[in-house]
Amino acid sequence: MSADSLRIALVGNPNSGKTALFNQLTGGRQKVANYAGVTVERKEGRFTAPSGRVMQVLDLPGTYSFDAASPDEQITRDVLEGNYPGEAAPDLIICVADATNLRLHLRFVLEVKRLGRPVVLALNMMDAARHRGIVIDVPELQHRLGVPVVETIAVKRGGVGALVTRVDGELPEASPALPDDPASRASLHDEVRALMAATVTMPRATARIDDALDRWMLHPIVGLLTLAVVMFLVFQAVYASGKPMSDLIGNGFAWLGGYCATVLPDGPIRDLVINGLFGGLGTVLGFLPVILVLFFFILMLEESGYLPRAAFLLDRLMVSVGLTGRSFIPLLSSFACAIPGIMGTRSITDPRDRLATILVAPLMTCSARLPVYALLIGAFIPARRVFGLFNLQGVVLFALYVAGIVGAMAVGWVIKRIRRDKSEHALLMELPSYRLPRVRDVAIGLWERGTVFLKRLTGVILALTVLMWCISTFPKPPAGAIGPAINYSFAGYLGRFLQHIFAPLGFNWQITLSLIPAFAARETAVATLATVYAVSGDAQNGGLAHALAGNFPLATALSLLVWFAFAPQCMSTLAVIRRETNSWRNVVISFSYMFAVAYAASFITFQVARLFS
Ligand SMILES: Nc1nc2c(ncn2[C@@H]2O[C@H](COP(=O)(O)OP(=O)(O)OP(=O)(O)O)[C@@H](O)[C@H]2O)c(=O)[nH]1
Ligand SMILES: [Mg+2]
Repeated sequence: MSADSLRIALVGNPNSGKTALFNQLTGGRQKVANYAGVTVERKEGRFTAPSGRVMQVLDLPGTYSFDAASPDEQITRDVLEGNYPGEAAPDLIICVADATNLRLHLRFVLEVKRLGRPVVLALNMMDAARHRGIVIDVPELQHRLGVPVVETIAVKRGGVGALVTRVDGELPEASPALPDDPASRASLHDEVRALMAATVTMPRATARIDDALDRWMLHPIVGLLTLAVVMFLVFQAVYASGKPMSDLIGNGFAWLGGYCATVLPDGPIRDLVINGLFGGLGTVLGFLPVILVLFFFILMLEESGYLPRAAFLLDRLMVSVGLTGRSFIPLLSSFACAIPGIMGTRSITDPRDRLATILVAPLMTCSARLPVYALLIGAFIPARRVFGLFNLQGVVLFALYVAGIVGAMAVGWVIKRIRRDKSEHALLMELPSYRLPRVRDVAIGLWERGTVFLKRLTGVILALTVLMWCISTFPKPPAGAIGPAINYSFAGYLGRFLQHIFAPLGFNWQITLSLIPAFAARETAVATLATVYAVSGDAQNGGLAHALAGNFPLATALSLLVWFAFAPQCMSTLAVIRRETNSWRNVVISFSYMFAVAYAASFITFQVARLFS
């Protein structure tokens, strides 16, 4: 340790507020959410203490205990003991415990203490504890533990002042390291009991509201019905509020494109700006509000503490299809993007459960698919009312999400048959208290989704869109050619060549072409269709949706929607599967089963829809 810098590691049970504390200390913006298992990777930040010392803070994944060893729990232990390659042991460990749930959290505090390193205990969520009438005798706790104890409120400005002061002071003395054997572990339970009895007074009616709500929310029938209704309403709301904003942006870009058309000189640059940038990128950008509205609702559910209840409700169902309740959170993250979802499976202890979850995670509808869905639904599904109440477009969108979920369950079931596994693991999960979502957390979450989207838009999507424009524009048609110029371009040939594979699904060559860049980034399918139809002069009046509706039948649109629900997901996802499972075999399995499922499902959809139209 050098005199002017200190390495601090934050540890604690999941959902104790480590990341919130980390953000408060370092001014960071890491994701916090009201359920366990949010942080799965190492995050580092720093701040300067009043004394001028620089504090390097490491936020670690939540850990229930050191004796169960899921991959991330092992990492945490290695980091704390200085056994993690390339990572020096921290000078100080801040153990974060949820003051409203000490019975659970103190056990881990004791485990950390036995590592024999300097520890400070942060009693977090003191606001909630006080609110519930829980009284903690801090001096007594500190005395009995032999570890400095500081109260914190990680979500309040200035709520960590006392902790900073303590950390900035003298380094606490380490307790003697104790051997980690089963006998000593068994005694932990009694130690916790004794500590609780001596230092914590619980009010008689703890969490009466929680209990009352949970009686309904966790009810096997009422609970599931509530869950279904909540999700259905979310999709209605996404359509009702996201769509008008999207249209506004879309019209804005159409206007800008039109304006540029009048001022730019004729030539390929003008073409690229109008067809590639405004037509392609502008169309994708228009879907940002839809994405943000959806995530607004997901974040509200996350923050309220409702989601772990949903995991709990679905546990039996998940186990019966070969997954576990623990798969729920990774699968839920996959609605944003399969990549964090797959990384989130590190919190699943059983390696086979983990692999099954990794294989089905890409079937969850990631946000990159939302522009494709929204475009096709907007073009082909009438904005009719169903039962005079619900918007048909919202119903179809909901159905697509459900299709992904049902697909995942079916695949999970098949995996379970293949591995002939009869083992069942009880789900041990902590249910956080219900609370009103905090504006700041929701805002950070939305900001994060928005920036991810914009970064993709100005990075990979932009590059692919320009590339697609180039191959749609060159080579130029020979003199005296008839028909649209794009038919003579490289894209025209490529699309028509590949179309042989996809013709049975009802895809024309333009759609087939758009599937290629979509493999790198889903949204680019929209940009490509916009570019291709703009280059061929079809999308000039009435916009892309109009051009699509004029160029292929409803059966094709439905088949394409189904394709996107199941098709092998993007390259980055496959790369993450390779990294997380360390096996190319899983990549091949994942790609081929999704291709087969998507092909079959689209084929059936197209053929059936054709019969009815
Ligand atoms: N009322 C209150 N809520 C808090 C406090 N600290 C954190 N929270 C909330 O508790 C929830 C969990 O916080 P996180 O920081 O994500 O917890 P974590 O320990 O990093 O969780 P994992 O990464 O899953 O291990 C979030 O909803 C926070 O807003 C606090 O001091 N008071
Ligand atoms: Mg965290």
